[in-house]
Amino acid sequence: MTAPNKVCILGSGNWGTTAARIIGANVQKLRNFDNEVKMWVYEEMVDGRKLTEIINTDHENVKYLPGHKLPANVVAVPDACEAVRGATHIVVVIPHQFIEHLLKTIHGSVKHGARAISLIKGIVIDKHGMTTMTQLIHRSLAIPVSSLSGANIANEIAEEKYCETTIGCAEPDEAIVWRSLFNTPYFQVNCVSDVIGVEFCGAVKNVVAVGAGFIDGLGLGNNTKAAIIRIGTLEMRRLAMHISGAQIQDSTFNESCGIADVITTCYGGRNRRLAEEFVKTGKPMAQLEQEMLNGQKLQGYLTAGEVYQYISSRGVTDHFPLFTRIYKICYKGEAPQTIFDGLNVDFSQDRRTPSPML
Ligand SMILES: NC(=O)c1ccc[n+]([C@@H]2O[C@H](COP(=O)([O-])OP(=O)(O)OC[C@H]3O[C@@H](n4cnc5c(N)ncnc54)[C@H](O)[C@@H]3O)[C@@H](O)[C@H]2O)c1
Ligand SMILES: O=P(O)(O)OC[C@H](O)CO
Repeated sequence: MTAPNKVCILGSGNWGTTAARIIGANVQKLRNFDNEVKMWVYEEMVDGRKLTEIINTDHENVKYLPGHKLPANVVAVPDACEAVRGATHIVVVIPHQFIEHLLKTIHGSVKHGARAISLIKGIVIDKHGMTTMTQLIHRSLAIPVSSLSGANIANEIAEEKYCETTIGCAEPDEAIVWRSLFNTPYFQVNCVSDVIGVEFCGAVKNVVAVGAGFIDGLGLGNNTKAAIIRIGTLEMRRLAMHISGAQIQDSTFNESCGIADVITTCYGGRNRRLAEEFVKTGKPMAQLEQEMLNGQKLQGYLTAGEVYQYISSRGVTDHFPLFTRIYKICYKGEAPQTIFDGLNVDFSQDRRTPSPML
């Protein structure tokens, strides 16, 4: 008897491959899921061989997750349409700068009745204002879309070090199915109904990570970084209130996707690391990305630009001094030391008063 459900994974970077390891192992225990998991790989040559061929032969993504074997039921596919065809559950996990092109490509190949989950941390600014990845995917494919985000540095998860994550899913029955695909003893999933809140936190924390990296680059200490984390978190919450109609819940900030991700990203993430180098070397972020990440992609400096585009178009940059400084340091050649300018904003009147714990 054929299983009713089939997963595909769109993306095979550092996090995409880590997610494939988890899902590939989990479907083997789920009787309602087909054993095979197709993973779309943006094809490239690695040491004279196609990356898809390496993954399917050696069961390792040697470029984006070296040192960790994939289950043999994860099959790398270079054609996104082929990967998605027949899938009932679509996991989207690519850098956010490539999502619109991918959606155009797969539009028309998605099975009727399929659903998706976005693991992407990023936003786009378009005619709708600030658009999240689940909104973008839903508008393009007209299917239900959930989100997954958390304090989740992929390499640590691939090493099976205990952590938590948050799934945002509007339908409780669907949330149970998504949880069954991702949950493991070392990757603990908590589900909430706030789809947009979960992904919003994951995207905007990357801007705070850039600020934290600037502090490290300036050689300042833990207290200074804690101040940037505190103000950054307040600006995240304030921005959440500005996104009208989204109804982001304040409690979402207490989940792994909220404060926990802000902490991990400001200490261990790629955005933090390259922002530190930006200050130390004076090289542009895009150049550092090319020189230091071996094909992996940064989201933080792009999101800083997108957030600034949004707040400046609404004339509210004064309400977001940290996000404004981070943008100007990244893009306008302003000195990293100016990060502290104007940070004495009063957040006490914000409608959702932050909890004293934060
Ligand atoms: N790596 C992490 O620790 C981590 C953790 C949680 C969430 N995320 C988020 O997951 C998303 C994916 O990140 P990642 O870490 O898996 O990727 P990555 O940065 O490791 O790798 C970049 C990926 O983009 C692909 N790519 C390059 N050019 C492309 C193009 N033109 N079109 C499509 N794909 C192209 C590459 O083949 C590669 O798979 C991002 O939004 C990221 O913020 C990452
Ligand atoms: O390495 P970064 O900066 O892309 O962050 C990775 C994850 O988002 C941390 O949760």
